[in-house]
Amino acid sequence: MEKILWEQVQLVRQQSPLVHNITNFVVMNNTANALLAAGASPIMAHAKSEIQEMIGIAHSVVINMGTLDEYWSESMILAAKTAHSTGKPWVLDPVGAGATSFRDEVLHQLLQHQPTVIRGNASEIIALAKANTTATKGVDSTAQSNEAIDAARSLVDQYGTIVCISGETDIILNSQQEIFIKNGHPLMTKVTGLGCSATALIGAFIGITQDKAMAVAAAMAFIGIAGELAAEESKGPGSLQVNLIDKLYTITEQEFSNRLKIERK
Ligand SMILES: Nc1ncnc2c1ncn2[C@@H]1O[C@H](COP(=O)(O)OP(=O)(O)OP(=O)(O)O)[C@@H](O)[C@H]1O
Ligand SMILES: Cc1ncsc1CCO
Ligand SMILES: [Mg+2]
Repeated sequence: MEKILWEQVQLVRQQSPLVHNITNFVVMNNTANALLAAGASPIMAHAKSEIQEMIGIAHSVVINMGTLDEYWSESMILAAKTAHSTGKPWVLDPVGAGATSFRDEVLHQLLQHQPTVIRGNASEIIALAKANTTATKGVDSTAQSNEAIDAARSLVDQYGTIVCISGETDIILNSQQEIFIKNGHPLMTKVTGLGCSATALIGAFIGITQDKAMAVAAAMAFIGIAGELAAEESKGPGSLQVNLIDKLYTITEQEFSNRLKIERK
């Protein structure tokens, strides 16, 4: 599997997919930089008037509801609808799912347009599957990724989507398989928006790969390994944020295959 995953890292570098992001104010800069470092081409565009044309030229769409508002929620729903109806892959980051009823209502509408992939932390995936089973502590997880597997499976069954639960172990599920990736570093939770960067990278990988589950695995292994390598050279969260972007840019096949910790069931 190592080879297949690394091939996708190379494909992103070679093909530079255009990724249309409707994302939050906090991470807009970091996620654009993560996409550029990976070799992809980001565009952040939120206006309802340009959604359809933009999706027309993009390889994929990222919808991240981190700093949701009334206008953006309409842009997101229009983008989800356009992506689904024109066959463009799209990934949903349900930031803060379960925190408020507004967020849950918008999520409910987004799910009707069948995201290709949903990537969230365990609390968000649990909240998304069943409102109010768990307290989402703002945008950070209060649960472990394995506690969200049943919730993820219900989303897979209901919407035909791939679900990625991120955390110490990243778990990727579809109807046929479960993939576990044990890369990453605990310091990554002290930099805002690394989950959002993971989602943006998923956007790049699903934009150029037919096997979407492998694309998600490649994206998660890529950021996990880059994070691990970066953490070893960082004094704290500030330098980690910068070093991680450098590692996404410089990572080699050898570093990737030496570090990869993956299991498939
Ligand atoms: N405890 C941990 N140990 C090792 N790696 C981790 C740990 N927690 C997170 N990571 C790494 O960080 C990545 C981002 O996942 P995380 O679950 O923290 O996202 P998130 O909560 O959505 O973050 P944000 O909302 O700030 O973007 C994971 O894919 C994993 O590589
Ligand atoms: C801290 C924060 N608040 C809304 S979005 C965001 C970034 C992590 O998703
Ligand atoms: Mg998140």
